[in-house]
Amino acid sequence: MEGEWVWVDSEIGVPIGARVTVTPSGQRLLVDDEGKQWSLAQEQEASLRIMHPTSVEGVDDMIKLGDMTEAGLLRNLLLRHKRGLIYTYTGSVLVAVNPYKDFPFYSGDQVGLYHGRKLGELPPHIFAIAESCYCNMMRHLRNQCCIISGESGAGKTESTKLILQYLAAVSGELSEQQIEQQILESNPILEAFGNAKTIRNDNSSRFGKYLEIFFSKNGVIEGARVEQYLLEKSRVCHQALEERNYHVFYCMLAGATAEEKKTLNLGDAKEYKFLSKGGCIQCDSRDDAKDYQRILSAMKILTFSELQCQEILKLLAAMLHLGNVCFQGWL
Ligand SMILES: Nc1ncnc2c1ncn2[C@@H]1O[C@H](COP(=O)(O)OP(=O)(O)OP(=O)(O)O)[C@@H](O)[C@H]1O
Repeated sequence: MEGEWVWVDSEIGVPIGARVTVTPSGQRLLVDDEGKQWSLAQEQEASLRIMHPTSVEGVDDMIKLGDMTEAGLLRNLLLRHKRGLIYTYTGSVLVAVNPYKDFPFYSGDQVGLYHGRKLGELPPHIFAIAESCYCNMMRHLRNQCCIISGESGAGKTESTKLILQYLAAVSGELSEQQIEQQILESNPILEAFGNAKTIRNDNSSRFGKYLEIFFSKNGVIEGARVEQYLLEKSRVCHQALEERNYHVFYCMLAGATAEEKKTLNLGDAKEYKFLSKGGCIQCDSRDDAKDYQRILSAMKILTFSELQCQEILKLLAAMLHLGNVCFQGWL
């Protein structure tokens, strides 16, 4: 019937949603979710499946879906994403679809909104997951574990930072300590030395990270431990086309003062073989000079001494110089 929603087989291997419309001349058409029009042959009609009302409108928890199929799950995420709703529950699991743009979802007000509320009470949100972990830990006095998984560029690093931001804010309400700030400031340093531009993600983590946060019995953060594993070491001397070495090299060369660079005998990034194998020095979405200042200030907050910072810069410079060493064979 006109206006009815159906599932129609598509070229992508998964059925997609489509709506039945009737033209002024009386011809029946299907308009699919991508806006494509299909004229409806009679033999095709039998293969159409009526869409469950939950899939027509979309649901905030996918266990409520009547059409519990791959197509049903995908269409639900698509519908919500189009409305700017990037988070959806599947029971107690949160599915996040990367919006690739900034949404005003993560302010202090949002932290206040989700604090003390049960999972499912408010619209799906990463803060609700963090709150659920925090609340279960406080109530049962047991360790909690939050697993964030997804393909490269899916948003794992950002989600981890948001969970940390939430826990730091909630803990910060109860204490005067600086530890929360220090935990948050460890990120710019870890990312500088362990993240790089790849063809899939301008800020791809090239290492695995197991982060532990320790709380006191009254819910205040007391410390944290990061265990890193499987850093992609080969990137230091070789990068695939359109990829970069670790951010810190480009940041140092863009942000260090002329005097600092003179002391370390450094020039521009394009002069170093280790930085130019991928044929990509600039990354449009990043500001290397600004990031350099951010790294230095994070190091200060994490109480690196001036001498330690200097030594780190020397090591980085030494790697770049070594990369430019050429060997000549003697016959
Ligand atoms: N919640 C979000 N809001 C806005 N932008 C986001 C969000 N999550 C991710 N992004 C954008 O997507 C980019 C890639 O995300 P992120 O680095 O977190 O992916 P990842 O899953 O950690 O990838 P990799 O496995 O390569 O490290 C981010 O740099 C950011 O621009």
